[in-house]
Amino acid sequence: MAVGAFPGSAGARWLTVRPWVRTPFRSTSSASFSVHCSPRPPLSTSDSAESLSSPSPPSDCSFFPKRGQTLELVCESLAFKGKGVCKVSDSGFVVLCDRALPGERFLGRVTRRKGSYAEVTKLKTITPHRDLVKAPCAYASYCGGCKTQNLLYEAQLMAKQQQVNDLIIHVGRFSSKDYKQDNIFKPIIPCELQFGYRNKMEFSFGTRSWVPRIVDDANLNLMENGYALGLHAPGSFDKIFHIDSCLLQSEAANKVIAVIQDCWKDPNLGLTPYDVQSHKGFLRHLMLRTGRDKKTGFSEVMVNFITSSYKPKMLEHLVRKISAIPEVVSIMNNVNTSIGNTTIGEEEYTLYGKSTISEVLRGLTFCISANSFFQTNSFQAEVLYKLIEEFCCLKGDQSEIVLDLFCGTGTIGLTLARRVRHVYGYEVVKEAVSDAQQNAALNGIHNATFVQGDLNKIDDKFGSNFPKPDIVISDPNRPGMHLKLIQYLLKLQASRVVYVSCNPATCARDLDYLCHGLPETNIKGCYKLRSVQPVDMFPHTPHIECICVLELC
Ligand SMILES: C[S@@+](CC[C@H](N)C(=O)[O-])C[C@H]1O[C@@H](n2cnc3c(N)ncnc32)[C@H](O)[C@@H]1O
Repeated sequence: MAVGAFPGSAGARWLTVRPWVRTPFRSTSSASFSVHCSPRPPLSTSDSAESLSSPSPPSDCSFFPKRGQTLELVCESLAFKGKGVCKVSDSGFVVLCDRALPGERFLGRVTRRKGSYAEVTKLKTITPHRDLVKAPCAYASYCGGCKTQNLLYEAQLMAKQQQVNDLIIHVGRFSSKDYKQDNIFKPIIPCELQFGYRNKMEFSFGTRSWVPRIVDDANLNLMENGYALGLHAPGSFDKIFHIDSCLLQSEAANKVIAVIQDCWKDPNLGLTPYDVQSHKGFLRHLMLRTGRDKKTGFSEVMVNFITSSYKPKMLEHLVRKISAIPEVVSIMNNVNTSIGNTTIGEEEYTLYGKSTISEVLRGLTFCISANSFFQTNSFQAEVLYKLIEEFCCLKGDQSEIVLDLFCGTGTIGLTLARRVRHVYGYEVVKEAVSDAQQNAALNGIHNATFVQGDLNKIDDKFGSNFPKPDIVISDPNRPGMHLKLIQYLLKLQASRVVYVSCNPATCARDLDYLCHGLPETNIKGCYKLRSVQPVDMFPHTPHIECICVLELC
């Protein structure tokens, strides 16, 4: 295996802006807004996920609400980030509201005008949404993590499915008729584990405890003095709301947080939370990761304290208490002395046990260190990876070359390696590449090469140091693929592309380029979209994962 920079990257002239085509239709529900599909407007400097998923104004709309105005609205569907899409009656003007759910009638106050649409804050529910269920979590009404816990899970799935289909059709410019006939849209795969599925959670310590209070059905913020360990108040970096447990993480991780909450504020310990404004204080974040012991199958937990300095004695009492929990096999300390709020320290120390935990996926063992990227829902990652393998349609005779773009710690490529000739993985994070190599060695895989480099900065020589792949897997993060990479794929013409996406808006845009090309820049598309398979990796949250299969025309 080799690590290196991308070939031909030196001295290359990169695009300084992302020349994405700005697609005019931004809706996630064809029922909600008028649809404009052509002609396409000129190239824009950037296209955020939000702009791709945001509504265009109805062309005949003369209604524009004022900031502070109160509107009576009915939520029709869910859009980007799980925001409810509503139309102002008579005018059809589109309004987005956080935490409004389909069927809900409510009063909302306009907080933001964004030209073509407005955003409102919910003041009062007049009639509740369809498919109302009682949210099991005490923090569900204000925690930014789970926004749809009080929506029946089947309805959550339908809303996600609808968003994917609408984005593929409208942003991706695929005709719904053709694709329905070809049975392109596959039904979303539910996650059997609807709670306790997250294998990684990050909490923060803070000097200002935030307590939400319901007054007249409006969420008002009541600030309290005092230390807190928990999650950030929505939209805030310095206000933390206390939590005793999180239903999305493992039971073992909840035991850890309970033990820490029980003692960290004891004045005798002298522990202080970090203040993001004054930059004073010691405890910054707490990261909990849960893996699985390969032999026993039991949970193993890593506790990672992110502190502003290295003072292990200060943590001794907590370490003693936490290490008594049988599932805890690793206690780490990342030291971040910078004012940046990251959980990745400049230095890392092992305070107890080992420095990594393991997880088993598709029969392979993966070592996870405190800062490694790893799929956050291991249970559903198993389902996702099995589907990816099926969609690759491998011959299984070890003749094929697989290119694994945005490979992270190499998990997808490694799960395919035994059935192919060679896997080439590309990834920007150096540590992830090194983890990928270790994971290959750990599993006795010798036909995988992982290369570190920035896929947003490739040049014409990219691809010259590996054979032409038969199958390309692309699993970018939320912004999707850079146009340079799309141009490379269109030139490469691999017979099959499996596009794994955590953002259906940018995925739809990239599929549009790969299938229909970019006439404005004379780039021709050469792929046919064969299937779109949404997979629910994150119940109760707005996040949507989907796998799209493209075949060379
Ligand atoms: C959604 S994750 C997928 C990781 C992996 N395929 C998996 O299933 O675990 C996206 C990965 O792309 C990497 N990445 C983001 N931007 C990149 C870039 N410009 N060039 C190369 N890799 C990038 C991230 O570090 C991350 O590991």
